[in-house]
Amino acid sequence: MEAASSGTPQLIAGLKLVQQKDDAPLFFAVVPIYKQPSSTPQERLHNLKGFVLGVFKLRELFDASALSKRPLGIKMTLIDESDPSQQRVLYVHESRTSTPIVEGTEIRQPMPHFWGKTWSILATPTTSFMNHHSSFSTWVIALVGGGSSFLLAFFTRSILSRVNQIQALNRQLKTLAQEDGLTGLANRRRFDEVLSMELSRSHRQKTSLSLALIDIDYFKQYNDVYGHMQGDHCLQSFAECLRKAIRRPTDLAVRYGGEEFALLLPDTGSPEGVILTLQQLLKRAGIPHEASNVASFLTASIGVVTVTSGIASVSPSELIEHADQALYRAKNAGRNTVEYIRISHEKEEGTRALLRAIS
Ligand SMILES: Nc1nc2c(ncn2[C@@H]2O[C@H](COP(=O)(O)OP(=O)(O)OP(=O)(O)O)[C@@H](O)[C@H]2O)c(=O)[nH]1
Repeated sequence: MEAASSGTPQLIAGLKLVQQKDDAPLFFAVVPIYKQPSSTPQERLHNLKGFVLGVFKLRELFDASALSKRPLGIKMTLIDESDPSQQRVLYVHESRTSTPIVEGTEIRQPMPHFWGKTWSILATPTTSFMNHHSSFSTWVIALVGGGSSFLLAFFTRSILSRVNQIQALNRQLKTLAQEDGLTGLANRRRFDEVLSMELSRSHRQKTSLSLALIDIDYFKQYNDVYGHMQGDHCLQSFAECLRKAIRRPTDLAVRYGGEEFALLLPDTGSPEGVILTLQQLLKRAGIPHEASNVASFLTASIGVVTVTSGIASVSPSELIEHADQALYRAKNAGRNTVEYIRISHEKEEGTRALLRAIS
């Protein structure tokens, strides 16, 4: 829990697992993972997603470190001093030379404070070390400095790379869960999420919001004439036009279902420009549709609803319902048509403009 509320990884040192075969001391690194960046303890606890647990053998760390590259003739004892009342020996690294250690010459060198731990290394030279080196203390400072950097780099690299892997996988899963497989546009689930977020924001900040529901005209006939596979390609090209029509990073292009799409345009009180661009893009794409009754190329009917700034309360489902009504009218008006509805101060002003589309 300390790791979760502080946001700092924690080390639990000197443990042994029940199933462990040797007696090498282990330590656990507990790294908290959050759903989103959180700055206060309350936020962290609220956004906690879980923990990544790393288990390490101190012996393996020492064996791989610069502290152990060649037998130096120094015995090193790793001590946990995080709790001053209860110092603990975590690991003893023997000198690996046959000569005896020189009693009373040990030096205690603190390691950098990290992840809530205060560790130090107690170094004791052997006679062979003393015979070959003049300054023991200089060696110890250099060794512990180098060894500590290695240990820290090892922790950071191995644990954080595991955290990064998990976060990358989570991001991928999240993207997959929010994306339409055929077109790569946002799917309905993402749309629902963003719509309710943007609607609340528009209420709060008194900004406008527009939603367009877009339905391809005579798509059943398209499939009948060109085949289902070509129908899929057609949906992908259509999605590309939607992608190009939007301009702001906050705009969202959605595959709403089947041959129905949506554009969510936050902070947009006049969506006419985007809609006109979409129609021009469709015309330029010129996807042949010989079975269409309104044009020789693929067209769409569009229903747009705009809530103007200052609107008090329209629910997501009400907004969709309005856009659906507008779309229904556009279809009824002969297709390849846009119908607009504006809602301001909780009333439909009835300012509907029927725009005959460019064909
Ligand atoms: N190729 C393909 N077709 C799809 C997909 N999803 C839905 N459809 C087809 O889209 C067609 C939609 O038909 P309708 O709802 O009658 O709409 P429409 O033919 O466009 O008629 P109007 O909207 O009234 O102009 C159906 O034939 C569906 O099979 C898809 O992922 N791929």
